[in-house]
Amino acid sequence: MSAILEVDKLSKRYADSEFALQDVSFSIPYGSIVGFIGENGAGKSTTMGSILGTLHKDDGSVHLFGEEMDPDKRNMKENIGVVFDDMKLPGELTIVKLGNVFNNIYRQWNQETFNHYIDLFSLPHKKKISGFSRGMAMKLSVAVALSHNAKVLILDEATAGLDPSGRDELLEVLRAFGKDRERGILLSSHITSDIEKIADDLIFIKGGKILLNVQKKILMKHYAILQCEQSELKQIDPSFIITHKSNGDMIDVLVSNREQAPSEIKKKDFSIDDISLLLMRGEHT
Ligand SMILES: Nc1ncnc2c1ncn2[C@@H]1O[C@H](COP(=O)(O)OP(=O)(O)OP(=O)(O)O)[C@@H](O)[C@H]1O
Repeated sequence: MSAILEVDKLSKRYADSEFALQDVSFSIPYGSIVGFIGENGAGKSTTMGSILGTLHKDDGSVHLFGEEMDPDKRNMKENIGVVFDDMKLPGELTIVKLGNVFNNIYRQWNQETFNHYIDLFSLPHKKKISGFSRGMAMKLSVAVALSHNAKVLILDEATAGLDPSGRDELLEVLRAFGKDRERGILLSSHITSDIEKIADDLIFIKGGKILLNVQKKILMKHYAILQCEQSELKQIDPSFIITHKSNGDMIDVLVSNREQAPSEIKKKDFSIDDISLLLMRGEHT
């Protein structure tokens, strides 16, 4: 078994929306961090909710450690640490009391680990959670997700609302978690630089469909954004073209094999943000 979590042909529609998640398939390999990238409304939270069973999926399957995901099974819940943007932890509790609550909920709750992350994130042990800022509440949710010996983390916009040093701290923690060969992370973020820093695999989603699923090292080594004139477009082998977009008089072309690109066509330096923009705005072949 090569993947800790496998998602196969996941589909979901909402009764009152045009949106549809269509045949979404991917996996989280053991010991890896998968970055999930897409614009507002692309379907990231819907995918995560359908995996977790907080949303009812119409079709497709999810396997955790090779076993069909059953959100009602206690060990499945315990094995997945979850952070959502709008997670509501009980506001009237302090962190000390919250620790006691989770100690009764999770069989593998580790109070020492929890205290470690609370101190690392400089959170107050005795203040009511209702008085926390958005960033503090997010850090607390992450501390909870990391403290019940979960093997998979599903993090929806977990770095949102954190200041740069808080984000850096959190990314370090996630990097260390994801390095463990028995663990894996699915992380969505609009801050592509965060994903660029720690992800091993990248999934780009738009309109409920995966546009590209690629290892970051393959993307950075072999992909290229070519900048060419309309007349030069036909010199590029179409089987390597992922997407292209007019950019004034020129065309930006994302190709999967830079080595095959005609040498006279200019290659632009790119970041994952550039790739994301081109994928989201480009015409797909
Ligand atoms: N409960 C719901 N009922 C109807 N439509 C919904 C519901 N939840 C989400 N949608 C629609 O599904 C689409 C995908 O939303 P989703 O929250 O999965 O996107 P996202 O990629 O997570 O976006 P964001 O980056 O803004 O969080 C959107 O068009 C949204 O309006």
